[in-house]
Amino acid sequence: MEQPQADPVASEAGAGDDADGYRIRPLEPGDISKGFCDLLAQLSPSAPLTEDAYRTRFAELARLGADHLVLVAEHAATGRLAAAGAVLVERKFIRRCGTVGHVEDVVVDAAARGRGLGERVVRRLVEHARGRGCYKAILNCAPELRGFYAKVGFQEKNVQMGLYF
Ligand SMILES: CC(=O)SCCNC(=O)CCNC(=O)[C@H](O)C(C)(C)COP(=O)(O)OP(=O)(O)OC[C@H]1O[C@@H](n2cnc3c(N)ncnc32)[C@H](O)[C@@H]1OP(=O)(O)O
Repeated sequence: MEQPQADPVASEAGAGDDADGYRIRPLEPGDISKGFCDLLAQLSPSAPLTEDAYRTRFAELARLGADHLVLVAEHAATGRLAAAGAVLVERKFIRRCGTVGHVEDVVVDAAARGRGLGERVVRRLVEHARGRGCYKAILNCAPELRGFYAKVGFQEKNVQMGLYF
């Protein structure tokens, strides 16, 4: 009988960890109904995504395979998502065609903060970047989050520049 194939992204991301009743796993197509938009709204207020828009973007990102990973933390008891974060693997020419992990959009639901969930998600994203051979992981954050990211080993380097359209 044919065996189900392991999802390489899920296994690299260490899906299945359920310490504290939260399971950190890759984003799934059905997560729009588990509070994913509510989480994103805590990062940047915006109109909720339609299901079509979510599924279209999900499919686009899925085509990038392990070069774009969105992790979520699902609360086992309620099935709701309590945290999310993403890492994008950039393929460079410099550094002998090296790769860099960009950590983005880390958020923990306001009701679940202060329990180590944010740190666990960021550690998983960093592990994923390391596992993809990245020589560094980088991110932009507000000055007051220096201490949070320092817990995972990030150090302040350079300045962030932005040009918004
Ligand atoms: C790259 C980006 O995405 S930047 C955007 C980051 N996201 C946001 O700002 C959205 C709103 N904020 C949040 O979602 C959350 O507050 C987060 C993600 C910043 C932190 O998530 P939490 O789950 O509450 O953090 P967690 O409990 O894992 O904290 C881990 C450690 O960092 C510390 N920490 C948490 N927040 C901060 C902070 N703002 N400053 C200093 N230390 C902090 C905690 O005290 C804890 O330390 P301890 O182990 O010594 O007790």
